[in-house]
Amino acid sequence: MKMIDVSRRLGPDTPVWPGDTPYRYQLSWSMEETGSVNVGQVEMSVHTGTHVDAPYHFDSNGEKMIDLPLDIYMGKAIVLDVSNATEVTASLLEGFSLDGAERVLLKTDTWKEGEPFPETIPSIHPDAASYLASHGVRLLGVDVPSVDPLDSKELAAHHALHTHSIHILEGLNLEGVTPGLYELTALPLPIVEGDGSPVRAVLRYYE
Ligand SMILES: N[C@@H](CC(=O)c1ccccc1NC=O)C(=O)O
Ligand SMILES: [Zn+2]
Ligand SMILES: [Zn+2]
Repeated sequence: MKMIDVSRRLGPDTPVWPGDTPYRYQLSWSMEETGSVNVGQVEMSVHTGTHVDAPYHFDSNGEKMIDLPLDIYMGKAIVLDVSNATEVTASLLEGFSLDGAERVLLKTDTWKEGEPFPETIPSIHPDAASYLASHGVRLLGVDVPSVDPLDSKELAAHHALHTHSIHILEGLNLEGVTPGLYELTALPLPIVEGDGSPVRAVLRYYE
């Protein structure tokens, strides 16, 4: 089985949502200080890089990271090329076969690793949520920082996806990934209070 890492790197240059906590790693103790080990600490927004949203992110009564079943984040996924779209609607998605995949990953190719935080992104029209749900989809992944326009306050796509029990994976790095069927693993951390979590996302496939 072959494996593709579709995660973004976490480092001092990782772009974050404007005004949000920058990513920072530092040593709490160094080898010199302890005589035995380096011990690091991380400070970051959970919406940095490749991450999942918990419903609590956009609904104060919503489930937190610890409440979410892990099987959503593992299993058959289809990568769709939507690189021509400024908005992903139900009618656009009708043009694709989902091949029974419960996970759909949208490749917009608009935000490459190493580029700064985008100014604008293609977004998901709320009508895509009911369309995907009617095809049995439980997870929607995107290669941009949000499923809604960056200036959206109502977060219509986040809410529509949640209404249809579709979980959200954001900030994938799908550069160079050929559209098609894969086995996705993108497990979040069991952050008890979490409104989201960074993930290590990989796609596996047979040649
Ligand atoms: N919805 C975005 C994040 C988001 O909206 C956000 C993230 C950090 C700081 C502020 C944010 N939104 C503010 O209106 C996401 O899910 O990653
Ligand atoms: Zn997020
Ligand atoms: Zn989000």
